[in-house]
Amino acid sequence: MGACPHAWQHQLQHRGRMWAASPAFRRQLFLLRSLAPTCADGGRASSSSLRPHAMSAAAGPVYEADAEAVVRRITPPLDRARHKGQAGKIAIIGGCREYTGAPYFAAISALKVGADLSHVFCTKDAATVIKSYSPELIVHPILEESYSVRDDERESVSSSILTEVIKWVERFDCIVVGPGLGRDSFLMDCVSNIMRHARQANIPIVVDGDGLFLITNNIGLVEDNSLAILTPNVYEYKRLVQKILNCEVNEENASEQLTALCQKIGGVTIMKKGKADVISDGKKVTQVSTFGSPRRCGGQGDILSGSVAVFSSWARHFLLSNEQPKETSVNPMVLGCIAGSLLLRKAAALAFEKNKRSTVTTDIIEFLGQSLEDICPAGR
Ligand SMILES: NC(=O)C1=CN([C@@H]2O[C@H](COP(=O)(O)OP(=O)(O)OC[C@H]3O[C@@H](n4cnc5c(N)ncnc54)[C@H](O)[C@@H]3O)[C@@H](O)[C@H]2O)[C@@H](O)CC1
Ligand SMILES: Nc1ncnc2c1ncn2[C@@H]1O[C@H](COP(=O)(O)OP(=O)(O)OP(=O)(O)O)[C@@H](O)[C@H]1O
Ligand SMILES: [Mg+2]
Repeated sequence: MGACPHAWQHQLQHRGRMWAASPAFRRQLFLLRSLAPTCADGGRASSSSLRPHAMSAAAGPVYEADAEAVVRRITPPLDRARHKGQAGKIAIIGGCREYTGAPYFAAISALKVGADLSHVFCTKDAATVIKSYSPELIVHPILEESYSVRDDERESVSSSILTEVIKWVERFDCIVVGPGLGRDSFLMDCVSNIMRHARQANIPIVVDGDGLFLITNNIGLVEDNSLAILTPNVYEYKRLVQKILNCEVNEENASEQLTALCQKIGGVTIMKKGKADVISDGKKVTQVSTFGSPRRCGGQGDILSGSVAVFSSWARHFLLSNEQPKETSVNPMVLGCIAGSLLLRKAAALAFEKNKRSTVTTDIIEFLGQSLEDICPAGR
């Protein structure tokens, strides 16, 4: 994306100013901020088990996002004057001996959505495998697991890993930590250092999969970080709630509990995945419930994390490039989650239409392009 002024950026700014001044903009903000509630929580009051947190939570209804409008707004136009990198540079931190699919799915999805460059930082064992899936990805075989490092080498290996990653981190518009990362203790320590560095450098971060395992036990890594997005599945969410709120998941008061979790961690945006993807930054709760596919094959969450990384970068860029009306407080991280969720669901629906029961994650990835094109044609 970059900060340098370019024709593309001017066009975007001009388009944004026109847009910000238009009644349609105000209408869409309204759609984002106050669409008719779906009352997923039935409008019930907070539960007694959650009371200490719920008291501070903005308990309220869940709003269905106008997700197509969000995708159309934040997706940058394709412009001949753009140079490589301006549509986004994304990095995935993940990939170990067991898991090579997850980082690949996340990284290739980022490219298919429209990022210009997609990097993967993984262990040496995983690197050759990931490279062989696709020549499009830039793969860095720099992480190490405990089994390959002697005890007396740990400190030096850890610091050389950090030094290597630091060379790159500041170039990225967003990093995704966790798809296929594994849970090796040495690897977790190294990734914690990378996360701390990324935070100091103000790089947005999407935390998914084993990254969520890491932060659940080290919540300081994301505490009060408004540039952090957590994308837990049902089990990851359960572990977060148990650890952070010290209680069980309460579906009856799901929106209050999600709000309370965001507030307790502070600043972060959480997208709780499931039948509907429910998103909160501790202020409002929005959901995307467009039907995707009945297939629950593994890897769909990885597509989502790569896509959210791109869309949140685009949303951030869009909001930074355009003067927003004073009353506006749209969170780009929330917009990124809304857009990523819709795109995945649309692609999953198209893939299922074609492949039915045999639908797998690579089939869904094939339809990311068409799904975006249907909402936001490249030639517009
Ligand atoms: N092809 C690949 O390489 C894939 C790798 N993946 C990676 O696999 C790693 C582990 O992710 P998982 O989502 O499998 O996470 P978990 O290891 O937490 O869960 C594994 C499975 O165990 C079950 N489970 C977990 N907690 C449970 C609970 N409390 N109660 C009942 N059942 C429970 C669920 O069926 C869950 O899907 C991550 O790094 C992830 O990114 C996945 O993304 C899927 C695809
Ligand atoms: N019950 C459901 N009904 C409809 N869609 C769902 C359902 N559960 C999940 N999804 C969709 O699948 C996406 C991935 O969610 P899921 O819970 O499978 O993530 P995950 O377990 O992290 O996936 P992964 O296997 O990649 O780790 C969600 O964004 C959502 O769109
Ligand atoms: Mg997952």
